[in-house]
Amino acid sequence: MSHGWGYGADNGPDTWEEGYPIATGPRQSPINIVPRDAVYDPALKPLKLTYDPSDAKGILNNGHSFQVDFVDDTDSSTLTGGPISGVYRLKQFHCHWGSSDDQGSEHTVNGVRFPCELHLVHWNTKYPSFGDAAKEPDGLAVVGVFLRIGAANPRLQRVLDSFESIKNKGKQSGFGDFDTRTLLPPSLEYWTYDGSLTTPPLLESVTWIVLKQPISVSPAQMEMFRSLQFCAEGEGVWDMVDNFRPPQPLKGRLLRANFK
Ligand SMILES: NS(=O)(=O)c1c(F)c(F)c(-n2cc(CC3CCCCC3)nn2)c(F)c1F
Ligand SMILES: [Zn+2]
Repeated sequence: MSHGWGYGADNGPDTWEEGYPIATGPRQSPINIVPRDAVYDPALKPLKLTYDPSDAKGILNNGHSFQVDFVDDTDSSTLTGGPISGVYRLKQFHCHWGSSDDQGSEHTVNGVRFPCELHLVHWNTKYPSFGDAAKEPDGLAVVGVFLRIGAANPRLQRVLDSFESIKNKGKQSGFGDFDTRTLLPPSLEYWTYDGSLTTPPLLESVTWIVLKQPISVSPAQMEMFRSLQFCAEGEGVWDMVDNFRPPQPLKGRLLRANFK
């Protein structure tokens, strides 16, 4: 059976180009963010994130990360403003993290890696569905939030507590009534650039919006991320860690900031 893509030695990011030639395309993600190279753009609007807690549906171990899925058949949980035009609906959020606290994020800042990075995935409602939008250059918008080691973050705890029910690939459980806004930092200042999905199919359809201010996570909470498994139940023990793609070449892209 041909092994799918993953983060191991024989199916990790350096092998993805075989199945997904776009891996070496002109607008791949993540990137290393160099703040002094960012252009302040006064035309960039503030981010408007409106999330209805009742839209949270479930939490799934998809074998690459966990993801919390949302009902997205109305405009009740949306992203507007920022660098995008129109209305983008929240589809899911997930994270990428490391085997130790000195790595794990996908984007880096001046080469600094964070232990974890949260991604809130939204799709442009000018297209009929997420799957359709994912194929369009302006189809998706992902808000990235860095997690840095500090005090335990109580807002994360409900997500972390659900991990015991989704330890292995393919496991899912209900995850209702969750206020995603509580995961965001006080400041919504951001960098933005045109990029891609950071996992196969690596589609170049993402407007990236990376928040400057991290949220906190404790070492003990990071250990709970690392309790998840890449493999299905009964298929061995393979800790879900280092599920991040390293930074990709900027290839002349403009990095903008909505702050000086
Ligand atoms: N790290 S990221 O860039 O924020 C990120 C995302 F933005 C994603 F949308 C996905 N994603 C992948 C699919 C399968 C779809 C299957 C149909 C075609 C489109 C992909 N569902 N969501 C994803 F896995 C991911 F990691
Ligand atoms: Zn991601």
